[in-house]
Amino acid sequence: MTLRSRQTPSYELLRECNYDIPKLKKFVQDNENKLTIDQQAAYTYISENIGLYFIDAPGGTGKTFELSLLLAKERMNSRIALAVASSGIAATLLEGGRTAHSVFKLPLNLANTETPTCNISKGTDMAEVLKRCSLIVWDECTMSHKAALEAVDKTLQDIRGNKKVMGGVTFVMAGDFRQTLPIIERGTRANEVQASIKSSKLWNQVKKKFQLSTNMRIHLRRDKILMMKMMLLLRMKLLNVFPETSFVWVMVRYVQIKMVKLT
Ligand SMILES: Nc1ncnc2c1ncn2[C@@H]1O[C@H](COP(=O)(O)OP(=O)(O)OP(=O)(O)O)[C@@H](O)[C@H]1O
Repeated sequence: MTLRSRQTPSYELLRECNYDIPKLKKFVQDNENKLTIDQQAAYTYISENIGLYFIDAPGGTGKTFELSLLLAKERMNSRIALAVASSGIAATLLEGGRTAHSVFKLPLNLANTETPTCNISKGTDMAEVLKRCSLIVWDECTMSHKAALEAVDKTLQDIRGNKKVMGGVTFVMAGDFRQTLPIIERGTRANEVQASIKSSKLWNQVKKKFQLSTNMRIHLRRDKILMMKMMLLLRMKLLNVFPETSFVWVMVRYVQIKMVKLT
């Protein structure tokens, strides 16, 4: 997607095309061969096939690493790749990342809007970017309301004039359902599950679901087994950490059974 076809490229287009290509090439070259088997499977398939994908990645399994490589590979070939995330913090971890609400102009009160739509009209600068892009990655997608995803699908189909899912663009959702689901004010757990992207009609249209399972933070450290056990206990809410003493209490069914010294 070159800029030549538009006489005065918009700020939005310039921003998405203004990457340092030699730097991206070096990043891809240096890191492609570091991918784990799980990461490689997702990376190769997604790079070669258009579709809607989900990467199930518990914390530390290299989701940001994988998404960054996918974005860099697309951008180094002068194609437009958009990086969005459900939260501002997650957005800052991806090069050129912005929140999904900001990029797709989503309504704020998604849960109470009957058929939410993105506030992007055809012919606008953002519509031009969405029309030309070839890859969209959405990190922490599991935190977003399914209505957001459905609104984006409708908008992309409309703007790109393509009735395929997500208007025929490669769309990668990444996240972890074991972490925070969409927040529903005064809602129950069931309401949250009902609002999650897994309950969306689009979930059945996900072409492939990938699973990243190697915790890279642990893998890159020496004290693998202890850390792995602790992460599991932490996730199960069976562990308390007291950083000031560097001691942890391991709790089983709310009974303190063991104290472990962190070395
Ligand atoms: N294949 C890999 N080779 C070398 N380092 C890797 C690899 N995958 C991930 N890492 C490194 O492991 C660490 C954790 O990876 P990353 O931040 O991508 O995980 P994450 O799944 O996004 O975690 P979180 O959800 O907690 O943010 C980072 O320092 C990253 O650079």
